[in-house]
Amino acid sequence: MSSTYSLCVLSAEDIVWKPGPLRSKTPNLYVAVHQDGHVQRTVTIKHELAPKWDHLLKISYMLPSSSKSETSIRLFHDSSLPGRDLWLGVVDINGVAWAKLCGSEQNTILLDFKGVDGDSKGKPIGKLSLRLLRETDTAATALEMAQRDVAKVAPGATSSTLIKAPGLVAKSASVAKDFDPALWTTIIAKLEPIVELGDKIAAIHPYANMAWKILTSVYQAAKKQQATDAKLGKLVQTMVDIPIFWRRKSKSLEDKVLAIVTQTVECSLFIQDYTANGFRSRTVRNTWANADNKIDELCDVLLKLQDSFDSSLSVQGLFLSTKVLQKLDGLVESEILKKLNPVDMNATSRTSCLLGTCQKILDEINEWILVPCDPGNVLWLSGVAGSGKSTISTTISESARELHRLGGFVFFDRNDRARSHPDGVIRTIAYSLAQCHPDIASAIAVAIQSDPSITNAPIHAQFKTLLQDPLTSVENSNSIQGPIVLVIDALDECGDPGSRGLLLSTLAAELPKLPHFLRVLITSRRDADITKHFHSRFTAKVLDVGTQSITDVGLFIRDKLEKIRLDEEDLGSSWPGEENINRLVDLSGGLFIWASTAVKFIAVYKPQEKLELLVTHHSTTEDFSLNKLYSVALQNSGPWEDGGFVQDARAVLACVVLGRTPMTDVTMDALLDFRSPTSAKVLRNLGCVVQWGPGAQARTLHASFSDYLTDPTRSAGNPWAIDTATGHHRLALGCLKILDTELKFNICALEDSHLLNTDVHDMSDRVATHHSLAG
Ligand SMILES: Nc1ncnc2c1ncn2[C@@H]1O[C@H](COP(=O)(O)OP(=O)(O)OP(=O)(O)O)[C@@H](O)[C@H]1O
Repeated sequence: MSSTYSLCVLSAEDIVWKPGPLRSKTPNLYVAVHQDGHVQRTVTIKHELAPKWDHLLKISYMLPSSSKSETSIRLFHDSSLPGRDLWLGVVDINGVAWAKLCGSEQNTILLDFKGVDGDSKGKPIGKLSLRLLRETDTAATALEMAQRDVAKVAPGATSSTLIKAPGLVAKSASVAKDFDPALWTTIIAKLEPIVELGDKIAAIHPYANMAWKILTSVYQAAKKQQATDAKLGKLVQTMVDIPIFWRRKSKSLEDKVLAIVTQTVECSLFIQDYTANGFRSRTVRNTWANADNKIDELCDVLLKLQDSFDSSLSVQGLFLSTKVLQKLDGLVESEILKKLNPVDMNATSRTSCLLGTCQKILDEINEWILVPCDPGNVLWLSGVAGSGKSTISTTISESARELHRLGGFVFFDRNDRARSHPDGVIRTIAYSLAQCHPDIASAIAVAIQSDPSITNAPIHAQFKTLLQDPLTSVENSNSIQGPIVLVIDALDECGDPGSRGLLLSTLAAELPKLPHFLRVLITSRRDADITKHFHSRFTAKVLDVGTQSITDVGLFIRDKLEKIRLDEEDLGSSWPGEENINRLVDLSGGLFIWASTAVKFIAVYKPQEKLELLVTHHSTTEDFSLNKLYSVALQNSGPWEDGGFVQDARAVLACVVLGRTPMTDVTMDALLDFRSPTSAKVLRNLGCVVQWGPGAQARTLHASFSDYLTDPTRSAGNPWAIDTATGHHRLALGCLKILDTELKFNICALEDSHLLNTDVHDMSDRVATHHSLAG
């Protein structure tokens, strides 16, 4: 049977360190713990041969039920150069060492780091001090560490201030009544050490970090205004009493932590809104007549959440929103709202940022959303292809969803042009926003009822009637406390410059007029038409590919290669080797899509051979751009010296990148007049660039692959280059041929013309394909 533990990396001692030409006098040490494909690391302690980390790891440790589960704790020198850290030693914790650790539970044990390089290989190069903790002791230890951290930054702070950290003030309803104005000064004093905490809170939980950011801004505002308010006191005190310095360890504890920090963020937003209104004017404050009740409810939920820690109480569904004041008035509205005919946005297969990557930009965006000092309500994140914009937008929308603040996540996909047409954008946004708040739903429903033709009106009219007017009316009635987050991802994949002009000009001119509670994040490449419309209108951030992204891509490559090593029996424990990792990181140039394609290429078949192909067949000076990587990947995906294969593969690739809707291999065979399973045979070898499985629709894994195949300046001269005009022509001919031979009674290439449409499982796919292939 397995149990859950946490691992506390305490310190190291007696580290053997030889200064040299490339090595500083003393090392900057950190430890990375690899387990089952996950990597966690401590901070770097500079210039110490006996560093103390006191680092409680965030990942869960299951006692291995099979001997396959291995943990490896690696000691690194932090060189400060991206991807150039020096791997010094390792402690491998296998079954025996786990047993030893568990036997000494709660006690500190010492293990030897073994050297990994040169003369020291396999020899002891220092000692690592560890402690294994049961889940129940984890929180106490985390708390103790947080207290110590705070004590460092705020020597006079008492432990109760620290334990009750991210919150602020007063004790209960009775305290609220007797609130002493002087208490506000006490609140400010209590907040000071918390405000100093910064990074420490970020390390505990990303949402704790958000709560901290919001409270810091409230604190600064409060300090400036010296405002006093009894109402606030009670909520703040309750928040103070809830310890959120609990680590995520087991699934159930994780749920509880998430519930508490989520509710804490919600309370912080309430306080932010409340104080902002309070500071603004007394008249506005009168509209806060229900605030007392809301504060009581918020306190109640927080206390219930706290109780759940000490009991087996489930916290599922225990969340009190400060914005939802009434239940959605059911069917009537939703029937009306269906007239918006929104495009289906299915984010199931989208990936979020690997933990620890893109932290700075994620923090900046979250802060922009949650602590709005920027008068603008639109943030445009741009960057080159494959720099990670879509992954960031998915991460932001996911955290907004978890915080019950997601107003909509709208994204476009060049693979699916029919679903990425500019015409559906405003209707889809309106529908998403209506789903998130009943008052918005009501306001939009009223707009549709009073003008049913609006859903087919020109874009600027749709914007005004379906978004601007309803959102403004909701803002005026004060029923929403912001922020509500709307994410629009990959706008460059929405239509083309010819078809999206009106949408861009409408968004540029009208989005800033929407109420401030709506925070809009737009991501796109820097296409000329988008840049022209957005660059001076919105707050802009450019996702750089440079030093920081090289470090992030390094984490990503390590993580993925470790997963490959665990999946492949014959790769030794030292695979892929530090040098190879560094080489891949160098070659990637900090571009995520390069790294992601490379690791897929390595994973598909014979990883060691593929790795060698990438790292040794190209000199360090040679440019190894994304184009080159795609060409190496394709070169290895089939017998390109065979003319027959070239013809088949080109035709299949044309179907993948030029078809208006994604097609299955069966559809491709029918369209191209191939004997089955020709298309499947070609697709089977394209796993690192095309997402496909037998009978499933094939899509490029990334838009940059379509660009590469169809851009003559990038792939010309290669047998797989696609001439767009010829490709469309071929698809059109395929369509015509099918129509010619089968149209009489069977437009969709059905095997049996007596079948009912409902009996054909892929009918919509066939119809879409046969109608729109040549578009
Ligand atoms: N922080 C990250 N963690 C893990 N994987 C990432 C991260 N960022 C990007 N990736 C991976 O890198 C690839 C490219 O990223 P993404 O699609 O987000 O780039 P993009 O900037 O949106 O590109 P484009 O402009 O071409 O759409 C994806 O396969 C994604 O899974």
